Amino acid sequence: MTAIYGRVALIGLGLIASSMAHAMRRAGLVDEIVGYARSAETRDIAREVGFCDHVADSAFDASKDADLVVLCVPVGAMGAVASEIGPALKPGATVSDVGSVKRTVIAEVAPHLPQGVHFVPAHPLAGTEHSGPRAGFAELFENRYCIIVPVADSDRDAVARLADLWRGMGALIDEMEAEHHDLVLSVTSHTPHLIAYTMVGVADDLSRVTDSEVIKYSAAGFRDFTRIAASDPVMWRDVFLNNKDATLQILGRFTEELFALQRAIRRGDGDHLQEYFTRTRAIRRSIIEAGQDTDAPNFGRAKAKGD
Ligand SMILES: NC(=O)C1=CN([C@@H]2O[C@H](COP(=O)(O)OP(=O)(O)OC[C@H]3O[C@@H](n4cnc5c(N)ncnc54)[C@H](O)[C@@H]3O)[C@@H](O)[C@H]2O)C=CC1
Ligand SMILES: O=C(O)C(=O)Cc1ccc(O)cc1
Repeated sequence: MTAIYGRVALIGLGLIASSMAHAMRRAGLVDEIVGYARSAETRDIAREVGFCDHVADSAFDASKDADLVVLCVPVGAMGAVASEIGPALKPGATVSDVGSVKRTVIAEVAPHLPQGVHFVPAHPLAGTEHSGPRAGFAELFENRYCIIVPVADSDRDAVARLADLWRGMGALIDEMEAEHHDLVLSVTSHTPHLIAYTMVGVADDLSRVTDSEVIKYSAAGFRDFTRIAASDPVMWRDVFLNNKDATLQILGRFTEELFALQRAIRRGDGDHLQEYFTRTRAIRRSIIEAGQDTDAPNFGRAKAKGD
């Protein structure tokens, strides 16, 4: 296969960047990978693990002569990184990102990119609770959506080329507008993370009452919450600070529903509870039927057939 890009620069060398590097290399999608991370320790680990051809000592140096630069830092750091790499970018280069929020990232990155550089924001809907340069693996994006969020003047060839790169890493591609993306992701990812953080916080708060029984007897539901609540604190702080409107909107709806369930429990309204849980079970089933359950053995097949 001929490479889709010559030199690719990855700025921020954590879970997503290292997974991209492993996946791009495995499929021969690019000629050369240059990396940069802010901390010297992370750069040393990246050199040791060896997923980049070269680890630079500044974001500016990493981005010089790159055909594609992908910003893989926490959402709150995207603007500062863009201002540093802007002057290094060559005409015709593409800048993309993998941030979990799109509206503020676009607003903060776009002003720093010179004329003639293409900006194609993207968001792979794949991750784990692990972070850092040792956490990456080539299969992370397989059969997972990558949402491309073109800006008003995104060059269509640049969009198509970036989509080809993500397809090469195994991802399914969709396009969305930034505002819509942020609302959808608030429902499917951001607010659920906040709820998991809260539930684990409640358990911690009660730990003096329950002693260590929460850990000892933790059942599957609580374990799922603890996995999610182990996700990187800086990344998730930035997600909520940057997707404020959608998060507050969805939290408002969540609180209303929770109060309704609370009232049903207080009143002994079993019908309400049963109807509610029947409706939510149907949602789970429709996710599995659509081939979007990554735990299911047939994950991704329904979609792949339609491609
Ligand atoms: N972890 C996940 O499940 C997913 C994360 N994302 C997004 O991908 C981005 C990266 O996330 P992860 O790889 O999980 O994070 P991570 O914590 O594993 O890695 C972040 C990297 O960025 C570096 N960094 C932080 N600030 C920096 C700065 N100012 N300049 C240069 N490097 C800096 C850190 O040293 C680290 O190497 C975030 O924007 C996140 O919202 C997107 C999809 C899934
Ligand atoms: O691990 C999980 O449960 C996830 O939800 C992964 C994830 C985290 C953040 C994203 O922006 C996209 C995907």
